[in-house]
Amino acid sequence: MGSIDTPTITENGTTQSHTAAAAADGDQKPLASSNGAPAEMTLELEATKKRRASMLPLEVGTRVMCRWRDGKYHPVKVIERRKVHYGGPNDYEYYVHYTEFNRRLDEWVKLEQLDLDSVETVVDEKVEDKVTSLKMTRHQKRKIDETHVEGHEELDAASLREHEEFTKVKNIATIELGRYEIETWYFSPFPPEYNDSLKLYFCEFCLNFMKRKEQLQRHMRKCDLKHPPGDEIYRSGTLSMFEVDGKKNKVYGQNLCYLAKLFLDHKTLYYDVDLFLFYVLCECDDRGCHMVGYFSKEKHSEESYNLACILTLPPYQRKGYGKFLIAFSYELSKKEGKVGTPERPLSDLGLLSYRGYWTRVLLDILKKHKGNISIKELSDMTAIKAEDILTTLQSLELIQYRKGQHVICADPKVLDRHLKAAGRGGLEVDVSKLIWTPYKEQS
Ligand SMILES: CC(=O)SCCNC(=O)CCNC(=O)[C@H](O)C(C)(C)COP(=O)(O)OP(=O)(O)OC[C@H]1O[C@@H](n2cnc3c(N)ncnc32)[C@H](O)[C@@H]1OP(=O)(O)O
Repeated sequence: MGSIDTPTITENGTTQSHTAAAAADGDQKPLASSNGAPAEMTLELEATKKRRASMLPLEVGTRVMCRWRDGKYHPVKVIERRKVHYGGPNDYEYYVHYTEFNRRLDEWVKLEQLDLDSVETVVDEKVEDKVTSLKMTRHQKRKIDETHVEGHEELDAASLREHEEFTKVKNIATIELGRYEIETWYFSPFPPEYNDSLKLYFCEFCLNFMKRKEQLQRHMRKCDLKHPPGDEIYRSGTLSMFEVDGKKNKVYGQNLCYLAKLFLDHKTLYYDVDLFLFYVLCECDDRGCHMVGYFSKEKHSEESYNLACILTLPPYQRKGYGKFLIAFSYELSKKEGKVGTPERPLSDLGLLSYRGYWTRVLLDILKKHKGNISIKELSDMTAIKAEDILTTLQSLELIQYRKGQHVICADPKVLDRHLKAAGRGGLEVDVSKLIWTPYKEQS
């Protein structure tokens, strides 16, 4: 399967990020800024130079082509600009959104990366696009703490613009967590006092975050946690899963949400962590249990959500942990005797992971099963909600409408082809190692 680009992770703090500055080292297009015209410059060149200079600084909203880390030019929209320290009056850096790519690849670029000949003069602001992309379910909206409202559903264009204004530029560029330095993907609403820090230092165990490395070092000498707080409910080899009750471990839950939001775009930060359980997956060694990823789950969900947010930390992605977390969420649903579904909206990577999981689980059953099987039976066996089964099988064109009813058509060859395309199964959840009872409100 192809790869969706994601920002860079480095180990041991050595920065190898593909930043705009690094990419700018390569060959460059002729630019507007120069150190004076050579005598032999033709009139035509002179005119081009003047025309380009007259565009500067570029306005926010400008559409232009920008050289990306692959060395090729891609269309971008200028989201923000800032003056270059000690530069001339028109020397700016630009925060751009690559319109073909996900927002996680938005970045600051230097003027040298922009092809000024491609500047589009008409700037169109499609507010309705933004409204769609920021939509949340009504239920999500209800759950938001009123003091930190992020509901976009009924926002008018002006308020929406204000929201975008606030979240458009990543506030924290990198974080240090355990032995990794990780480039962040999105804005996260850290308390205001952290917003002037480009980098934050997280304690990998209690998830407290600090502005300076020395503060973290001091903290690490005192912090007595070596694993997430809460109960270890699963251990298999070096993998452990901890269940953390947001009500009993409020600060941990909030820290986890701040951290996770750096990698989740359309999820709202819930300050009311009391309502959630957090399932934190760790790789354990003699230094402690190092967080790999997590998912959160509402203690009570009216919409039968069995997972609210899921994250595999970037250094651990594409290793099968996402599939493990998804499978784990369904194992919990099976123990509860319920069907479940992930909370919407799903991100691009979330959708890919879920589609792959649903395809593999359902087609594995269909392959082995002899005789007829209904969607309801599939749902009972897998804890996957009937709607998700239907959409998965429909997207694979395995459902036909015959004699007034939907029939699953499972030609073994077709199943094999789809299974192959759905990729590897990932890390297995060994259910015999899961020691867990469903959440019950304590009076
Ligand atoms: C309900 C919600 O919370 S929706 C939001 C989902 N979360 C996010 O978007 C947060 C940021 N993303 C992530 O944390 C991760 O990408 C996750 C959790 C979605 C997936 O975690 P991972 O540990 O990378 O998943 P895993 O290794 O099991 O791979 C899952 C499959 O998804 C697909 N996939 C995942 N990442 C990519 C990628 N970058 N490019 C292409 N396919 C991908 C692949 O099919 C992959 O299987 P494969 O590696 O066998 O081809």
